[in-house]
Amino acid sequence: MGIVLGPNRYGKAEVRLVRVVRDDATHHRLADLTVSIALSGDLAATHLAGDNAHVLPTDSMRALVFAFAREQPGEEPEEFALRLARHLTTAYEPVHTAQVRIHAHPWERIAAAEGPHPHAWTRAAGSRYAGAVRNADGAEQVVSGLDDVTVLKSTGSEFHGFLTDRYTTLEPTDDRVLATSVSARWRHAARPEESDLGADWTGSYAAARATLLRTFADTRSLSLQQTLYAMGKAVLDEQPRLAEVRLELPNKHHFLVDLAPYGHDNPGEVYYAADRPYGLIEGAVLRDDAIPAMPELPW
Ligand SMILES: O=c1[nH]c(=O)c2[nH]c(=O)[nH]c2[nH]1
Repeated sequence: MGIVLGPNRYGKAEVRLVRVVRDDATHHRLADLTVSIALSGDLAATHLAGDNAHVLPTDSMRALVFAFAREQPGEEPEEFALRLARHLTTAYEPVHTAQVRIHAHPWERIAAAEGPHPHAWTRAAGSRYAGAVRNADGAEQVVSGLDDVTVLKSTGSEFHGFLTDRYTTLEPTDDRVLATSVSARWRHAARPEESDLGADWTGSYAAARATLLRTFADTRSLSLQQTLYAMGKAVLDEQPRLAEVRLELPNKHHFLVDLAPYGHDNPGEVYYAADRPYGLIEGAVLRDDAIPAMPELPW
């Protein structure tokens, strides 16, 4: 019986990087990224004895992110994550696994008199996600996604037939407001022969985002759980190279306010938008013949 070191990893979290791609003196493009790196490997000595010979300083990882950003302007976040992960697992012998997470924050061009402004921006809601893992044997996987895309349907949602007990006061409804803030992840390369991760990342991202939103809108919802499955399945139906979709859907409750004490009816017009608590519906939808996800894949 004794005490041993368990699983561990370390890295630089949330490197904030803004890249201005200058098409010419006035027409620019922006990439605003938050990049996180986590390494695992032969790190017992630093934990057990403070021997740092195998420890690449997290400060060097920060520098690496900025230096790599200079090399490939306009690069997609998935490519950037893969390039960092490949470098980290080939250049430093003690590193066995590298995980890279990137959140890309959208900026939209301000509407100017002559059209979209060439170099003035407003920060938009939601963010795009890209994550990559690579190990020293060369195995690698990529996950893409989006966060905090808030959607609402003002009809087309029901919730009834649920389990009841003596604590149940929720009224069944056949017409409610359904709102959620979508966080989604999709894993690339469903089969081993598709492991050439040279995809059209941005095309796949735009298609998945559109499919998720369209399915939310078009599905007559009997529960947010049913909507979750429909959203994930629609993305997999449209993109055969994706293996799995994971969704997190907080139920942003809208409660009809009882206006009777004030002498008013309320035919589905005035709602209280509750902040918390909220229902949290989470689930994965996957192909039954997909290769498994690497355990270290940064979802
Ligand atoms: O779509 C829903 N799923 C639930 O599990 C649930 N629970 C609840 O109170 N409201 C809802 N709505």
